[in-house]
Order: sequence, then C-alpha cells, then structure tokens
Amino acid sequence: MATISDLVDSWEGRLPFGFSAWSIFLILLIVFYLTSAICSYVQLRQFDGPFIAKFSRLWMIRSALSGTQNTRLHECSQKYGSICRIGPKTLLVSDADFLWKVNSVRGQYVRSVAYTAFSLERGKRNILSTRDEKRHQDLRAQMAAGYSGKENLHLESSIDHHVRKLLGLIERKYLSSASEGYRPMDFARTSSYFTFDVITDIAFGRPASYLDVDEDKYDFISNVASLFPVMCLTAVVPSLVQLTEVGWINKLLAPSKSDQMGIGRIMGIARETVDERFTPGHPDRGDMLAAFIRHGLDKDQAEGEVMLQILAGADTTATALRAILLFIISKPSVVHKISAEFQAHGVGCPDKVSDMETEIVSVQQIQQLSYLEACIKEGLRLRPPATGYLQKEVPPGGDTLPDGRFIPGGTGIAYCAWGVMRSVEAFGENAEIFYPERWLESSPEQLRLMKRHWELGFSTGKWRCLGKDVAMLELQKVLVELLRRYDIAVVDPTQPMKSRNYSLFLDTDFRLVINRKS
Ligand code: HEM
Repeated sequence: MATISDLVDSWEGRLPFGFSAWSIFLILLIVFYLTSAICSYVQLRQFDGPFIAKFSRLWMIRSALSGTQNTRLHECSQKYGSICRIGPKTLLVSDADFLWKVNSVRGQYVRSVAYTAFSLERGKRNILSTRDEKRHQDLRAQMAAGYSGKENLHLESSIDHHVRKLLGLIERKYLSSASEGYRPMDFARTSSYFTFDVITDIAFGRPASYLDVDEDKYDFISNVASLFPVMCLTAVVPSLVQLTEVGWINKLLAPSKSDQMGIGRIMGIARETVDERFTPGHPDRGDMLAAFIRHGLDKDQAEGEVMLQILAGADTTATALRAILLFIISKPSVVHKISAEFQAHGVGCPDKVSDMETEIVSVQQIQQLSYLEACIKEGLRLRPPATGYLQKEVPPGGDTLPDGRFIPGGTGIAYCAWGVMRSVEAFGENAEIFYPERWLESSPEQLRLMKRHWELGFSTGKWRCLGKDVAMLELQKVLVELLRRYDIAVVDPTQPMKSRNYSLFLDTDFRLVINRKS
C-alpha cells in the first residue's frame, strides 16, 4: 500500500513554481484545517465565547488541566451568557430549562462519545458508558429495583453499620480531649474510607473495611484520584478514549483483574463475588447485586455494573460529605440551629460512648429534621460533586432555542454545574453564600425554580443518577451522628482543605479537631 511519503515523492518534478512536494502537502493540510475551522465557526457563530474556542479545543484543554475547571467554566458563562461557546462544536449551558429538555426521557439527545471513557474493560459498556439508547433504557429498568430500598433489604442497616465503624474510629484514634490530648483527623481521607466501605457493602456484600485499618488498603482511592485529570482531558479529546480501546495500548494502560493493587484489585474482588453469586444454588442475599441478577443481568453485565457503582458512588458522596460538613461547621448560627432542631426532636447527644451497639437515628426520625435537610441541599448546591461536562449531543436534525437560535446536529451540550447552582434568578442575589434558610423560607414558586436547578446536580430525566437516594441516606445518617455527638472545628481556618477540580474534586488535608459534646 502506498504511504503518504510515496505519494508525495511521486509528485516531485511535476510541481509548478519550484514548490517541493512536502510544502504542497503542508499547504493542503492547512487549507483543510482552516476550511473545517471556518465551517464550524460559521455554524455556531450566533453563540459568543472566548475567541480561541471558536476555532480550536485549546480553551477546553487548558481549563481541563487547570485544576480549577469548575470556576473557569462559571466565569465563562458569566461573561458570555447562559449558553455560550467553549469549543468549535461545543456549547456550555447553565440554562436549567434547556438542560431539562436535553435530558428529557422522550428527548432525542444522546450521550457524547466521551462517555465511553467510563468503560472499565475494553469494549464492555456499562449503564454510564453505553451510547446505545435502547440498551441504556433496558439496563435502567433492570437495575432500578436494586438501587431502591424495596429490593435492597439491608440498605439502611448496612449504612448504620459503617456509621458505627466511623464513630468507633473517631473514639479510638481521633477524639481530642484534656485526657487524650490533641488528635486531629484528616477527614478528606476518612470520608472516602466511609463511603467506599458503604458502597462495597451495599453493592456486593463485601465491605472493603477501610475504616477498620484506617488506610487506603489497595491504593484504590489514590489510584482513582490520579485518573481524574486524565478523565477530565478525555472528555475534551474523546479520541484519547478511542486510542485506549486499541488492543495493545489497552493492555498497557487499563487495570487488570489480576492486579494486586489499585482499581484492578477491586475489579478482581468484584469478579470473584459475581462468580460466586452465579454458582447454582447460591442464596439470594437481598442486596443490590442479588437484585440485578434477579432482574436478568448476566455475569459480565453484573460485574461491570458493580464496579461502576463504586466509581460513580464512592467519591461523589465523600466529596459531598466533606463540603456539607465544612459549610456547617464554618457558620456558628447554623451549628446552633441544627443543635436546637436535634433537641426539639429528641436526637441529642447519647450518654454512652460510641461502640458497635450504639443507637443510630432512624430514617423516620431524620425525615423530621427539615433544617438539616436544608443544610444538605445547600451544601450540594454550592459545591456539586459532579462538575464535568456530562456532554450530550444535539440530534441529527438540530434543535432551535426559544429565542430562535438554531443549534446544528452533532453539537456538544456541556453542563456548567457552577453556573446552574449559583443562578441569581433561582437562588437570589446571595446565591454564592451558604444559607440553608432559603430552602425553608422561599415562596412555593421560587422553591419550584430552585429545585429545578438543584436537581440537575444529580442529572434529570433519562440520565438521572440511580444512586441519589443511597447518597442522600448516607449523608443524612453520618451527619446526624457526627453533629449530635461532637463539636467539630477545622484545624486551620485560613486553609480548611486543599482542593483541585478535574470534573470531580481532589480534596486533601481536611484536618479536623473533634471534641465530644459536653
Ligand atoms: C452526592 C453523590 C452523587 C452525585 C452528585 C451523583 C451525580 C450523578 C450524575 C450527575 C449522574 C448523571 C450523569 C449523566 O448526566 O450522564 C449520575 C449517574 C449515575 N450515578 Fe450518581 N451521583 C452520586 C452518587 C451516586 C451513588 C451513591 C451511586 C451508586 C450507589 C450512583 C450511581 C450512579 C449511576 C449508576 C449512574 C448512571 C445512571 C444512568 O446512566 O442512567 N451515584 N450520578
């Protein structure tokens, strides 16, 4: 087969004005690039954005690697509008109505190719990475029961069990007092251990028990965190994902079930568990995996979905937990109101030292704690854990906005989390401050608008997060138990926590000093 070099060589001697064949080839390449850049520019010319973004993806790449992607996107949407242009074929959207339309169950929008990055094994698509709409719909139908309390019988008791373990760890190692001395805790790590133990338990009944050893046993958490910048970049340059699907590259880079550490190690454990469950006569354990199998997932699918749950559910919930706790303890009036609400509903500090028998406040009691619920909502609003593009694609025929602007088919629609959650129209001029009261004081009309924005943090419609209720239950349970037992403060109020954003947050050094309530 003739190579480009053979082709170019065959032109030598036949070219006018003494041009070399290579210079002609270069000129053609530039002409081709300029033509396609101009075509893209023209197609979306009605949308404003940074100048460079109209011709190349450099702006998106720079934001992705900056470690401050969330705020860069917000600044862009503040400057150029709630639907602005951040790439030759990409619009950044913080207009809630438009995002609801994009996500709607009967809508024609599809997930962009960037989602294939969520496949852990080459060619194996899970509910998040599949772009096949029918398959996605089927998987959702098969998995919904497992995610709900109805078929996941031990959900609440599993969470309670790990909350007790967390309290036990604090009592053992991190409680500061006159007798025990000063014993700060890095809650950036401990919160991840907690959510990771919960998810491995409820997903397949084999908790990783990180809280028992108080360390990142298989370097799984650090391994996942090191992938954040890479995943953030692949959302902008999806061809990188396609590259990793090439056999030998995949072998080199992708985790393997035989690995002793990192993601591969957890994949190995998931494989073992799923194998056991598919052994004839294995009892139905009443957990998520059992529900998936009951609803028809085969071995490969069950394994993929279990792994996805861990990746989708552990870090997001830990990020939320850190942020909500930080917002609460940074505002004395909020701490005071929470204590008053706890007292009013009989959930004060228990007399007994925490141990594995300690009583955990029930869901029914938690449901009466409306101020705490407002704090959780407000924390999730101000610092939504999922801040990536979650890019969807406009259907082939294009779409027209209410103001008449046309968006051509194939255009990427990227979500601007910071813009949605700090909308002044929805949350008022104090949108950027932590003010839980807004969820209790607003008019029904305003509340409706606020919810319409807030719900986008878990996505809506056909892509709504399946683990939302699980995440909310975890957050409620652990926050009630921490706040009713302990006085908690950050060690260094000038820098409470170090944080970088690569579509997800990389939080470190969240050092807390914890005293038992007197
Ligand atoms: C505060 C915590 C969480 C946040 C903020 C969050 C956010 C999200 C978002 C934004 C999506 C939609 C992505 C899209 O538009 O394509 C999503 C999907 C998903 N999440 Fe969560 N999530 C959280 C916790 C969890 C937990 C605990 C689990 C598992 C127990 C989970 C499982 C899933 C799954 C399976 C999907 C895919 C749904 C689908 O493709 O239809 N998430 N999540």
